[in-house]
Amino acid sequence: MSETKKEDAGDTAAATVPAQAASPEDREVLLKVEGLVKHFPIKKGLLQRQVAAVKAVDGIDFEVRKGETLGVVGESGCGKSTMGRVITKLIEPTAGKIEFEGQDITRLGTGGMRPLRRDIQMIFQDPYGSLNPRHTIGSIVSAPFRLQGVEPEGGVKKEVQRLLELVGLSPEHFNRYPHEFSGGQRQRIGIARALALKPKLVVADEPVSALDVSIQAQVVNLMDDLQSELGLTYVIIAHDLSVVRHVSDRIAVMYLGKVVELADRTSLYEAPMHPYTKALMSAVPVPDPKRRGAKSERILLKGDVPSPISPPSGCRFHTRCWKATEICKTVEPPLLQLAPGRQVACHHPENAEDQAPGDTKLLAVAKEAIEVVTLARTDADDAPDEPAAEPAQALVQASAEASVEKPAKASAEESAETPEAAVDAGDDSDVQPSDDAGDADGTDDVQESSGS
Ligand SMILES: Nc1ncnc2c1ncn2[C@@H]1O[C@H](COP(=O)(O)OP(=O)(O)OP(=O)(O)O)[C@@H](O)[C@H]1O
Repeated sequence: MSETKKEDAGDTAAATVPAQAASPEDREVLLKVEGLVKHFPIKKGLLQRQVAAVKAVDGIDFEVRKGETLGVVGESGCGKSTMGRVITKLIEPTAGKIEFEGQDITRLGTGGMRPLRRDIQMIFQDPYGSLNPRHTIGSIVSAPFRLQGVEPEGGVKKEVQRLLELVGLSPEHFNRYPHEFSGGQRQRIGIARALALKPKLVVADEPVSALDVSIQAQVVNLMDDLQSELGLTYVIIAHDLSVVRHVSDRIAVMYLGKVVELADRTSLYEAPMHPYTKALMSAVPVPDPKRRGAKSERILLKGDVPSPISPPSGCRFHTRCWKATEICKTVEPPLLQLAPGRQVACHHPENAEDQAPGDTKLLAVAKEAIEVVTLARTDADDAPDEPAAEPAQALVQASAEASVEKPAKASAEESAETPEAAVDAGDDSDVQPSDDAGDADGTDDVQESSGS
């Protein structure tokens, strides 16, 4: 989270980033992921033969530089959490390579990972399930020291109390139990535990989605301040696009186990290149109060997200894309750099040169792929008389040029009555992923692996 972000958000925290003052591209690479794959086998029968696999992460590449925040977004089930668990080595990858500070950690076992556990920590979504209710806060936050056999200067208790203060809690909370704390306070405890060993990389999986909106801002600001103070590098997984926009330097957009676009946050929000990103971004609320009452349009993706067990051929998004042509169905687009610092996996990107200009005949599915919803003004008097938002205009124009029927428009009332439409468009306020057992497991893994 850079200084720029703080300015953008009007954040009052006066933190600076001395260690990471260089431009993001000049910073050293901390984490590098190449061709990362995680398939969960599906077994059947007496012999438990593998009959298929859930392709949760299916070949992704990215880098995270020191001091930056990489946001990871995408619809529920696209593999974000799995990716987070694999890069922190809570689960083993099926294939691919993970490098941390230049060291290949892909095949390191528990013993090999032990020294690195200090450097790579995870913050979990569920502040209730991730803290052992039978342990005191002191015991929870000091667990990493015990497990790693580390004796901090001044003693464990003093250091834990310092950490509690660092995350905005009182040192007197040392002897209390998790049930005595609110969700926001519990998340602070989880953050204190993650920071105990002064990690270099913190992977936060939906760190604020289980919290009230007012508390979300506090926790996001806390993470922001801690990054500046401690020079942390974050990978923040979230499906709330407003949160991701606030916290990230760069953003990776995932769809069905693949990264489809990777760009700095300003370019991504202002001129998305992948149609999927464009649809997601059209659902982000406009923070400018002057434009609050203005007309806006949303691109609603129709149809369900396909199963990760047998993802669509070619481009995985082609079954829901209004630009899909034959090549999209048959050839998987590689993740290419289409502009400085921007990688996109699309044959027919927006805001960039067409990668397959000869292939113009739209697939039948493209004509039905989206719905453009115009949201009515809420305050006509204050609102400037603006034209409709650019994405939908461009879409309609593109559709007209390609002799496609203009997508049907629905009223705001209609859209509000269609919950799946909001989900499809990435309106995350309506989508709260349930905390699966994996979260609890993951936490235990961290505690165990920290010390094992
Ligand atoms: N342990 C597992 N065994 C089998 N399938 C799994 C397992 N963990 C995740 N999956 C499947 O992998 C896919 C990706 O799941 P994942 O939790 O990584 O997605 P996500 O993008 O983080 O979703 P959400 O935002 O809902 O948390 C899903 O289809 C999920 O059902």
